[in-house]
Amino acid sequence: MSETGDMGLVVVGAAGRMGQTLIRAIHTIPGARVIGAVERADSPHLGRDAGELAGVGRIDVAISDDPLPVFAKADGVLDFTTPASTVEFAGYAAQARIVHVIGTTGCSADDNARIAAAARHATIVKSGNMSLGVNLLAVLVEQAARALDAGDFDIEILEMHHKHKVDAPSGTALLLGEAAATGRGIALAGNDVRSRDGHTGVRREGSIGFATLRGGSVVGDHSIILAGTGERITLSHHAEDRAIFARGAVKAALWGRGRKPGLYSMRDVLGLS
Ligand SMILES: NC(=O)C1=CN([C@@H]2O[C@H](COP(=O)(O)OP(=O)(O)OC[C@H]3O[C@@H](n4cnc5c(N)ncnc54)[C@H](OP(=O)(O)O)[C@@H]3O)[C@@H](O)[C@H]2O)C=CC1
Ligand SMILES: O=C(O)C1=N[C@H](C(=O)O)C[C@H](O)C1
Repeated sequence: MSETGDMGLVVVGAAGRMGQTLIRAIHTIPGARVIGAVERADSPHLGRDAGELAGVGRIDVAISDDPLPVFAKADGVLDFTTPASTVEFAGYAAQARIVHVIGTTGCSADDNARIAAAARHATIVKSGNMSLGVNLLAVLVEQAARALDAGDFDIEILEMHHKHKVDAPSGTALLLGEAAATGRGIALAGNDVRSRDGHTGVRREGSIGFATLRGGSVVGDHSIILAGTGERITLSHHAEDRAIFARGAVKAALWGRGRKPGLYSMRDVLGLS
């Protein structure tokens, strides 16, 4: 805990796009404070002040490559890094029995199993999208999928992100796919169509299709298309600024403080479950 009673937060991946956005967000949110910043051992940013790097001025937190001592004095960790590092950080958060907010996407089933195991001791909030808008959209998608029969409406999910993104479909697209599958009363696994190429045959009734676009600086666009015969419904979200994810992540950390260990979602945090 920080000396002020504020929630002391560590930002891992502090020099990344989300890492810097998180440091700027924490700077403006009452009740939270950056007390640690972590980057990889070979990062050119080690030793730099995390606030100066993020553009908010000196905060007297030097970027370190050693998570253990930093986690030991923290109340929570904000993690938008890579699946392998997130699994490692989940183990450290469990040892320290603190809150771990995970925004990292592209985790495998094995990664998710390890994160779930860590949630026996850490309070973990994990979501493919931390924004209020997308989590509300997921509720609407679930309702629409439930209301519209698979025989009448086909569900397709289209996403576009910046050219630096490394995983596909996006975590958000998968979250929305899960919501659609829940609405339809089916599992997403086995009913998802991740790509199409060549002679695909006709569309399988009840499947949920994904299409991925990458380019430029797009922060994150998602559309869910419910396509019927003679009509089409499109539900969309457009992220204009990464600050929406960062504010959601800080909200999740504050919500998790003092809560019993477990694996929670942003829907839990936002009361949308
Ligand atoms: N859930 C949500 O709301 C959102 C999720 N995301 C997800 O967050 C993740 C990060 O995105 P983004 O910020 O754009 O990516 P960046 O590549 O800009 O940032 C990731 C940062 O983590 C660092 N890093 C990698 N491994 C480690 C490690 N072991 N220890 C410490 N730091 C490490 C990277 O360092 P280096 O560059 O040296 O490898 C980099 O600085 C992605 O999975 C993305 O999909 C993004 C936005 C919103
Ligand atoms: O990599 C990103 O940038 C984003 N990743 C998340 C995702 O995979 O859905 C959230 C957001 O769309 C931005």
